[in-house]
Amino acid sequence: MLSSVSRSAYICSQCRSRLSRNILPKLRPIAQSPIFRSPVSLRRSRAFASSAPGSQNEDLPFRNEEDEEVDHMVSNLINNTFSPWTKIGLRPVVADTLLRAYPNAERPTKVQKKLLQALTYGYSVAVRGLPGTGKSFAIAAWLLGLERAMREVTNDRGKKILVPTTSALVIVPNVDLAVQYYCTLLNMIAHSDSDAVHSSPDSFVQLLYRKSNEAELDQLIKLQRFPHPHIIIAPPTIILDILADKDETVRNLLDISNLKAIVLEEIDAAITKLQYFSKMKKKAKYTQQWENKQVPLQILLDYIIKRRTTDARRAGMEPEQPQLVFPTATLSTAQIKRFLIVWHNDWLCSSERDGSNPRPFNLMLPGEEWKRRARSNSLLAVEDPPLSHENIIQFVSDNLHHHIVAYNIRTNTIRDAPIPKLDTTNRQALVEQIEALKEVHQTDEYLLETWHEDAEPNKFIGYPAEIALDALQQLLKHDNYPRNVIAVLGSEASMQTFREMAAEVGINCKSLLAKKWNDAGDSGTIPLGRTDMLLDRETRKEYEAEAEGGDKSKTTVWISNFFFCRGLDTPGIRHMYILHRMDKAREYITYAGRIGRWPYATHEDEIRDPRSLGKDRRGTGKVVSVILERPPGRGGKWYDDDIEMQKIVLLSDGGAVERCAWAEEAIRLAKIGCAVEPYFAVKEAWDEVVQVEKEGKNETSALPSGESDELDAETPSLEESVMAEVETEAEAEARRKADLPAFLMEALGMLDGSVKPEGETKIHEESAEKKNE
Ligand SMILES: Nc1ncnc2c1ncn2[C@@H]1O[C@H](COP(=O)(O)OP(=O)(O)OP(=O)(O)O)[C@@H](O)[C@H]1O
Repeated sequence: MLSSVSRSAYICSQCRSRLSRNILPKLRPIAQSPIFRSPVSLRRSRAFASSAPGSQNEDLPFRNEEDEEVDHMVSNLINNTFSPWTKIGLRPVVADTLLRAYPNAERPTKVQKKLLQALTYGYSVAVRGLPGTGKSFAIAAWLLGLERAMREVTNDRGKKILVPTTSALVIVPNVDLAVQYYCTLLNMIAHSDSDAVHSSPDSFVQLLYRKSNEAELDQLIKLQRFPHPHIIIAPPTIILDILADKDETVRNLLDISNLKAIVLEEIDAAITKLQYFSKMKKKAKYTQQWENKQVPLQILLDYIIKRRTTDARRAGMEPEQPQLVFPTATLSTAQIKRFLIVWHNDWLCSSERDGSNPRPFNLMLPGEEWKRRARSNSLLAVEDPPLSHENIIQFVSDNLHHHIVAYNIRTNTIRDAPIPKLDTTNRQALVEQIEALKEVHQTDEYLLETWHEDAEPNKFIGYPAEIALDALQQLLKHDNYPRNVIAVLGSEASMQTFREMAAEVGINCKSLLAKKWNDAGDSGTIPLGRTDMLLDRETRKEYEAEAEGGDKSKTTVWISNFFFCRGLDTPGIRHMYILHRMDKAREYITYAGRIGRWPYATHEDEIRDPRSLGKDRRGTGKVVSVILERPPGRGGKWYDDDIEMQKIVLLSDGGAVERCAWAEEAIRLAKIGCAVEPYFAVKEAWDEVVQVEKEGKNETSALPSGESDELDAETPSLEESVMAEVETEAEAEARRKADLPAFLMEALGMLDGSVKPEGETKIHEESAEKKNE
């Protein structure tokens, strides 16, 4: 109550006249200082309240300019003083609504501060922040306050009039993330103090996704009843379905020509798929099938941009650039820019058509110069924490523990994997350690016999369900049956088979879907998308008690895979078991980002929050990666007859191949700042394991030579190579100065290492150049 009073900008008429007589002249110079000036777009915008059906704005009584100035100034002063959200650009009405809907989100996180300022000033933004730091949340709030787009229509009397239309499209990679986004927005709308807004949420936001015919029909009917809502959230496929419909009335249900903003959530999903296509293309036998294969997101964006350009030219105008927003937890912002330059230069009609990195946003309050230059076709980079060349940046929260265990497929036992201890803070030190490892193993080649490109299908299928289940049972027992656990399987593994087999041994498995999670009922889980509730003391106590676990019958194992779990905000879960083999650090970031979630993802930020009273309140999380191994000799039931299995099971003979494989696992985590800790062993015993590993240095055996000098066994991708080509002078200089082998810098800095497949790179460079012209 008190807080809402302190935020109110209401002034009685007596005070108003006193203000304009005595105080206004003194306030004018202060109010004109940049800190109190709200962005132009902010003052102009009328989306949230005024475009609501039944909005009464035109009926407001006439007020003189001085009155307006007093109102504006006082509300600015109050809001800038009291609400940290308005200070960084949210419209006061949205900031108030946000706080009513999410009372614990009192203070924006670091990345939210930078992101909202950049967006409010009209820039397109590539934003990379630690998982769970509220990127999507901030974007959702910004979209609500975005000025409503208008389109011209001819009314019954043949007159041209402007009517509100769709202003923003949020493209998400999977349905669950769409549902989560939608719920966040609905929750904010439900807390609006405008009756017009919360009584008609469908006029503001609608969710579209592929489902049964009836469900899709319902979505279309809603779209017809509440045409062109302010925001549409959808995976790209359903939008393409509608736009490609034979029936014009269906096609017209969407208006993509007047969009002011397009949010591409988890663009990394699309880029990862592109890399996969390119990988398949390189394999001779697949070439035809994968030639010119594109992901739906590319097709959709290409179409939107072309259609807007054609429409604008037809009307004799220059096409307007919508603000593009690329939130990601795993790609660097430079990679996003490279993706745009190489593949989709027309998405962002930038005047900066060189290969330079996006301009960093430094959180300085923008002055006149910023405003003048603010344009949606400039891509700003928001990086938190910023990437640096000296130190290794941690890509996941620092309240997580990382473990790698080896599951012996013959004895069905699990042990701590004997991985080398690597430096996870200093880039130079890590590179030196890797170099030393290479020397020890006498190889430049970290692509291993045990895990190479031919094993690709197995990566997707994952481990046999029996093995994955047995490993899961052992991990659950060791962790004392936590209340909620996420277990990820290979992306093509049958979740249903796994669930059924788990039920037979008394383990309750559910698919990690937004709907099921939120229906969890008596398992006491916090609704998806409500990490902010963890900050509430009572909720937190409850959640901590639950996390203790101890009762197998109360444990729920939420099963998912890389595709489905990305972007999901799964508060209250602290255990993640990875039951398939990974080949990208990016996968690891996505997985680790689902657990131990807290908006202030670093120790430093958490203790800085006044509510922490100098303590770190975050619960710790645990990520366990399971790798299959077998002793020399016959492999046993799971091995001998299965050629695919033979490709993914590590031979634990203590030889160089095995040691390289463990080193590779350690490097994948070290380069994203994660140190591996023992899972079973106590610290001292663990150090002994490490010592044994060091002593094994002398037993070297040569590995088969290969063409790649890749260090971390990540298969090179063509796009990454091309993107890596487009680099600034400054970047190149930094590399030279660092005096390190280029491939190492690549492996460490880019998350996904890459080497250049000669001829092909050139072709793509040429086509990129042509596009640039
Ligand atoms: N400033 C804040 N204070 C408290 N809670 C917040 C704040 N901002 C967001 N949250 C909550 O944090 C959770 C995570 O937000 P969100 O999903 O937007 O993070 P994200 O950075 O997009 O995560 P990911 O990278 O995993 O997609 C949400 O439950 C949201 O309600």
